[in-house]
Amino acid sequence: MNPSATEYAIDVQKLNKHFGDKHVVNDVSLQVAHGEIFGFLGPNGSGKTTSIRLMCGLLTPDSGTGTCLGYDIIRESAQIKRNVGYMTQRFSYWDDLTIRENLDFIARLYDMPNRRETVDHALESLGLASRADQLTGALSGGWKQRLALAACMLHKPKLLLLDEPTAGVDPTARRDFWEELHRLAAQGISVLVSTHYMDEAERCHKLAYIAYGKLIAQGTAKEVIDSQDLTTWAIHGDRLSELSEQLRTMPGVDQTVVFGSALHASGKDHAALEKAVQQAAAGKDLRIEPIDTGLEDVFIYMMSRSSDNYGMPS
Ligand SMILES: Nc1ncnc2c1ncn2[C@@H]1O[C@H](COP(=O)(O)OP(=O)(O)OP(=O)(O)O)[C@@H](O)[C@H]1O
Repeated sequence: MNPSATEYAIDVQKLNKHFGDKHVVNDVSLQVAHGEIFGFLGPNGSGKTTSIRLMCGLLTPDSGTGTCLGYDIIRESAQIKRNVGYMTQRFSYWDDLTIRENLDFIARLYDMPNRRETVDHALESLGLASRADQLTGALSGGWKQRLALAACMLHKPKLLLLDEPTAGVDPTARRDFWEELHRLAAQGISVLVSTHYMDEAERCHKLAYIAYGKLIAQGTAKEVIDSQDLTTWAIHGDRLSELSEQLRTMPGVDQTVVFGSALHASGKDHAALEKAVQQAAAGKDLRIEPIDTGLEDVFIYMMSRSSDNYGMPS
């Protein structure tokens, strides 16, 4: 199939994967448009890595269909592997080679023509040129992750699959990394990225939330927030954890979470929630205000409502 003729960079329907009796990926369908940054979120062990591996042909689904860059995920996995950039969770380059040597090695693996120019260009475009001769083992987490991105971009893929690329990386390096992702997306490169960071989720064009193998919500951040139809109140003052305990027992309060100096109380029954918050705050030195429900409120809500179906017959 001609990849440029397809509407989506990734288009998969009803993917399923079991490991033993664990239903690790459960009827997952999703589409990633060209030039889109698509965030993949969910608790540890929810099936993000497995889904990514199914989409790029590294694992075969038990059932389901789909294409990645226009190639069939079951029959054309070799073409997919050649055309996507996949950054795994673990940094997998050689510590005792320099940055240039690591990139040169990858270029050899892909049997690339003009290796020297390709590596020079990668070093330049990701700001690695000044460190080209530094040993990889001596690099900070942020620089290692930049090298990993350069390596998976070397063969000029049209799609990047990034599995928690910024885990353990400091905020400045994470910001730089995301600026780079947006530059790539502006050039038409699609990105599917898994993350546990809320600020990163907010930088994605679209999101999907997966728990226990099931996609619970997907869309823009606003669509994901709206899908849960939660109202949220913020409560400021002292002894918030005590108040949180009290609120949780009251009708209309589906969730309480402390965020820094504020307690967020959320619920689906808007009137009952307001009544509960006002009752709980009455006569106390507290400030209460309705606020926009945030992505984090919604993710915590979805996670607490999703049930563990692993090990259950399906
Ligand atoms: N090869 C395998 N054999 C057996 N079980 C596996 C295998 N790979 C993954 N699993 C199990 O499948 C489930 C989903 O794992 P997966 O790595 O896809 O989740 P994840 O969402 O990427 O997690 P994390 O956020 O921790 O990286 C987990 O319970 C994991 O232990």
